[in-house]
Amino acid sequence: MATSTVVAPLVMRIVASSIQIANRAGRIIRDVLAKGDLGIVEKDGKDDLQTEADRSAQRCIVASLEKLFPNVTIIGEEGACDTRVPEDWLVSDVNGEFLAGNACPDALKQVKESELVIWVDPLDGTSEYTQGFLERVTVLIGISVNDRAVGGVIHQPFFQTDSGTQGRTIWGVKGIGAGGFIPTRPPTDRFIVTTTRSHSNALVQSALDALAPDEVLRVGGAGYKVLQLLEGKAHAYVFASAGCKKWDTCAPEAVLEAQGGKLTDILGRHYSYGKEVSFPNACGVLGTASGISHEDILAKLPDSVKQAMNK
Ligand SMILES: Nc1ncnc2c1ncn2[C@@H]1O[C@H](COP(=O)(O)O)[C@@H](O)[C@H]1OP(=O)(O)O
Ligand SMILES: [Mg+2]
Ligand SMILES: [Mg+2]
Ligand SMILES: [Mg+2]
Repeated sequence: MATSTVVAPLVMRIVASSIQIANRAGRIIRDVLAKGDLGIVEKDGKDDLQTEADRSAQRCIVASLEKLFPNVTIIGEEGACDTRVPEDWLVSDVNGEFLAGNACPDALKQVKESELVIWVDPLDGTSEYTQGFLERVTVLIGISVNDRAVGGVIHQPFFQTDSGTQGRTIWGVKGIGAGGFIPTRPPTDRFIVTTTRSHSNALVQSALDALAPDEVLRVGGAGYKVLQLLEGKAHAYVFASAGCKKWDTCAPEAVLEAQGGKLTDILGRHYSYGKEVSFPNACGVLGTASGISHEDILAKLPDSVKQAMNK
């Protein structure tokens, strides 16, 4: 394993480390819940919470990544944090299975640290976490190269595996594909849209009305909604509102697009993930599963919604 670490290109090493780091952060998130004191703080009102798990998971992730990749820009949702962490929060190993099983695409072989930004959402679905919708909680580590989301991991700390343990990690790299789950196409006889549970408004609803889905899955978390697309539970993720930020969509976009889907704003434009971008995804989110026409869904969204979201 040590040999492959030395020779693997930077992007591959970051993904291989991020798989291990996200697993460790997931354990911290479970431990905070088990202890029972969530330490909830309102960052910007009741719709924007932070818990001890958000804070500790971010410290674990940022401290580990900074030590391994000191010259890479890392931007975490919870802002500047104390990276003097307990020794057992510092993750230094890599996922050998990922490195051994996947070759770096040519387009990513020469990527330099200065071209890269890592976007960290230590706990996506904080509202779900505090209310007990635990399966919807994810840890998101997204990698952008020259502004574009190219790779990432989505870790689900509370996923129940067949062997009875908790947690799974899904990864994706553009040019390789995605792993850690069984890719599934959504049904062909009905149209299912997934959207926010806790951040809805009139514009979100008018976008949904225009698409006239057979079913709407209102579930929290950007990571979890993209999992619905990856696993064939929904055809599209539609959120015609601001509120999500770059750390919410970088990893999900990369994983979804690595598997053949697409994630853009509500006008069909990719977000930029360079180090200078503003954090809010002001123009909403439209994600489509592999095999579903993004353009067809875009065409069905009303001009009034697109104009309102065109900031
Ligand atoms: N108004 C908002 N304020 C803060 N975060 C938001 C807001 N809307 C969405 N988010 C973030 O985007 C994720 C997906 O949104 P939704 O569940 O509404 O679809 C949320 O879990 C939350 O991430 P986080 O939990 O990491 O703060
Ligand atoms: Mg948050
Ligand atoms: Mg989030
Ligand atoms: Mg978060």
